[in-house]
Amino acid sequence: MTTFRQHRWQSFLQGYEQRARILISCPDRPGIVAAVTSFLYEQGANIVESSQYSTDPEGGTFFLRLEFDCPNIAERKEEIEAAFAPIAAEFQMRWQLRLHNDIRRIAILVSKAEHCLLELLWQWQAGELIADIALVISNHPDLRETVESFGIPYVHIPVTKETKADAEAEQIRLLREYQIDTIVLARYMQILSPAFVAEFPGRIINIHHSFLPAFIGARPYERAYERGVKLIGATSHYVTDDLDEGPIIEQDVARVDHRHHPDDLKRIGRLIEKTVLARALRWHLEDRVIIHGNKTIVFY
Ligand SMILES: Nc1nc2c(c(=O)[nH]1)N[C@@H](CN(C=O)c1ccc(C(=O)N[C@@H](CCC(=O)O)C(=O)O)cc1)CN2
Repeated sequence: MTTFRQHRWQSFLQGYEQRARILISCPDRPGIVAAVTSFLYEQGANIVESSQYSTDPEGGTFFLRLEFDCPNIAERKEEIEAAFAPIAAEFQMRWQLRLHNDIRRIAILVSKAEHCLLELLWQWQAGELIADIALVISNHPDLRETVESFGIPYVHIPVTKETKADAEAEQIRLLREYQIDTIVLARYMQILSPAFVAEFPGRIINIHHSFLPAFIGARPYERAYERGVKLIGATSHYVTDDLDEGPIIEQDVARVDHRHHPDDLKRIGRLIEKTVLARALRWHLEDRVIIHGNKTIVFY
């Protein structure tokens, strides 16, 4: 099992032993912020970052993210969660409290394209991506040497139309065995079954190589070229049963013109894809993303 690369994240972890964040969504009404901030104050906490949004103050949904320092939070987490539960119940909150130093275990699924995978591995190697990349699974053998050079397990599980169900069962078994929290599809070119998606609700992040909702599905760059677009882009979204239509986390674009052929679009697009995926994963790992219906609130 991969161990955490504490030495690379020392600057991230050191001095943040008392840091935590709480993410809340609930029906909007007066008093929510007062109730939560008073509770944290009574626990001895000091709020260092606060973000909130309401879809509609009159009966909409309220979203709140508070990051705070609290003495002995690691030892007191369960006690504090239990003490907060009655407040959460009163306001019908959906909420999660997470320690800053709670490093998430992620798995990356890839096919043959390496640019998004490499960006995540480089950022992880540099201590900029604060996650434990515990496992890479691919339906092709091509990237084994690259991944294993980072000291990360690589599992090749071929996928065909005939073997897809068995292949997914093995993928899920491995993801459970490695206690994976978040799955990243780094240009993984297989459509996940509803059964797979249901195993990891809100925890599968994809990078689609177009500025959605344009060019959903396969071969977006070729289709963009045929359409004569002047912008191409990439979109990172949570994976749902509806192909490339899950809640969007992050997007970006670049200008193109008549001189660019499909290979040029792919070259320009690769830089956008890897940047957008890395940003989306960072927001997710920092608990800055709340899914609301088929959209997201992202507290940058
Ligand atoms: N359930 C979901 N699965 C996946 C999603 C999603 O949104 N929901 N996103 C895709 C990624 N993707 C585009 O970004 C994509 C991947 C694959 C295909 C496709 O047509 N695949 C074929 C097989 C292709 C091959 O064998 O090379 C297929 O699965 O039949 C379209 C879009 C990842 N999965």
